[in-house]
Amino acid sequence: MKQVLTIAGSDSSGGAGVQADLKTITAFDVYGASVITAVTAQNTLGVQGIETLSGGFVGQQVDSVVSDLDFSAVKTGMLANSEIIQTVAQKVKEYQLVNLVVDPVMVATSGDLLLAKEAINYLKEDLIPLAKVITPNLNEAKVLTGKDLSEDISLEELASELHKLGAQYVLVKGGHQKQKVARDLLYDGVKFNEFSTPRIKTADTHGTGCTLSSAIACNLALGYQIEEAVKRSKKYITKAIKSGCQVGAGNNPVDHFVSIEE
Ligand SMILES: Nc1ncnc2c1ncn2[C@@H]1O[C@H](COP(=O)(O)OP(=O)(O)O)[C@@H](O)[C@H]1O
Ligand SMILES: Cc1ncc(COP(=O)(O)OP(=O)(O)O)c(N)n1
Repeated sequence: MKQVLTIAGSDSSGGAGVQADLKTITAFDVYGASVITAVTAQNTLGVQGIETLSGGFVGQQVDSVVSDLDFSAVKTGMLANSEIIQTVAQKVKEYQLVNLVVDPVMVATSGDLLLAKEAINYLKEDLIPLAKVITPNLNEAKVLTGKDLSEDISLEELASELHKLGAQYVLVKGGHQKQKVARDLLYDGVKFNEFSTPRIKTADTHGTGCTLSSAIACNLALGYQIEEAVKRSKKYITKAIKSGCQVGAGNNPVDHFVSIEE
């Protein structure tokens, strides 16, 4: 059985973070292990509190699992601060972890901050250059490229600028664009590859980014090339959003256990 590691924060409501990652990994019939960076008190309405673990303890968790299990891909989500980013980058290099998918989580859909502002440069300089693929949403892409959030800028331009940070591939997600299609753009430094689906009319998109990045990690672990890995993952997230999980009073999560087949 292929094994995937998620390094991310806990979402007590179970829709995003480590919980979404492990559900997704299970849906792909891959074995999932988790290193927790922070624990959030969170529900479908927002984030009510955050307790962050020390960089040292995050590193100890990585040591424990990597010395025993055998990961074909690793995904990072909420890393909370620069100390944790530096630890994770150092461990990725020390253990030569492959197929690193970096989801540069900064803000929850509810607007709550999940990454200290001072940590953004560490993400850019220490972790992103080690990534096989980074998966920023529109706002994260703008922050990473120093753009104003109100600036009207194409996914192509953002992807080109982001690629200079050193990741092998950049996938800019257009999920938050106000268009009729949910368009994501993959860039390898030479060509653009577009993944578009009709936009589903729903506010129930809690955890979509975590779910998509975990699905990509699984598909890379299963041996798919990046284009096919993104295609399969996009198909999965679209079905998961369509199906949805009506569990809370706010932005509900997706249904992780939809079939991954056609
Ligand atoms: N309403 C929607 N309809 C269809 N696909 C969506 C919708 N919202 C998001 N997506 C897709 O979900 C995936 C995650 O994107 P996004 O929600 O932008 O990430 P994040 O959770 O990091 O903000 C992307 O493939 C995006 O296109
Ligand atoms: C613990 C934790 N990690 C990440 C997120 C953000 O999840 P994401 O899939 O990027 O998007 P939303 O859930 O905010 O739509 C989170 N909320 N909690």
